[in-house]
Amino acid sequence: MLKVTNLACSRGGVPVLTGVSFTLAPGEALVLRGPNGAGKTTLLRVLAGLQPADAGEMTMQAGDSAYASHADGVKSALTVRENLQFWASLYGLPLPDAVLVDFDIAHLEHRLAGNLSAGQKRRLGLARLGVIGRKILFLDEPTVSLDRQSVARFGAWVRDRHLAAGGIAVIATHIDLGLEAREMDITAFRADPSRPEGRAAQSDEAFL
Ligand SMILES: Nc1ncnc2c1ncn2[C@@H]1O[C@H](COP(=O)(O)OP(=O)(O)OP(=O)(O)O)[C@@H](O)[C@H]1O
Repeated sequence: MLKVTNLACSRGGVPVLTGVSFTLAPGEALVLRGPNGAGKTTLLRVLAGLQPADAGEMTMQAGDSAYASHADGVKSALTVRENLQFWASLYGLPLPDAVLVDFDIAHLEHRLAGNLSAGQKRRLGLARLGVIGRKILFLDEPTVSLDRQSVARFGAWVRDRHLAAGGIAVIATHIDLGLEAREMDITAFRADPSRPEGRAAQSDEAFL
């Protein structure tokens, strides 16, 4: 369960969002929508605990979440398999071979990560999510650099592996991941209604 109540957050000292509330049960995903600068990354950073909220409450099981940003976070000097093995060891978990298949990197497993294409690197970065076994995922534009087939494959992983196993995901994205997810337009929660991105709200009206 992830419960967010009346959350307010700032970036660089400037209030960005206010009154953000939503609840996600196991197996549910929320897609954050909004134009550039609306505050999607800021909200994800607060949810992931990378910066404090200005106000409001969050309830989730401690230590059960993971945040993936635009950065791939792969280690260039290690092979694809060694990268995943590194993450598995860090979390004290076995490396499931299915992850290599799910993210279509099995044929690349012995390649140096530093020599991968941008999209291949991104698939490797995302594959970490399948290794670390965290129940709540905060994902910021996870499909950057991915081709259409890889986007569909990632959407299928979120749906069939993560959510189907009782996971939760909050995803900022401008594209369709093919998920049956709730969507929330965060312009409804702008802290400064005079900004062109939107106005402030305190209700569920942002859910599409
Ligand atoms: N380090 C920073 N210092 C000050 N302001 C920042 C900083 N990073 C972002 N901002 C501002 O905070 C606001 C929210 O930015 P944020 O990155 O959360 O938007 P976003 O919805 O994720 O945008 P995008 O779709 O472009 O990724 C914007 O007005 C942005 O210019």
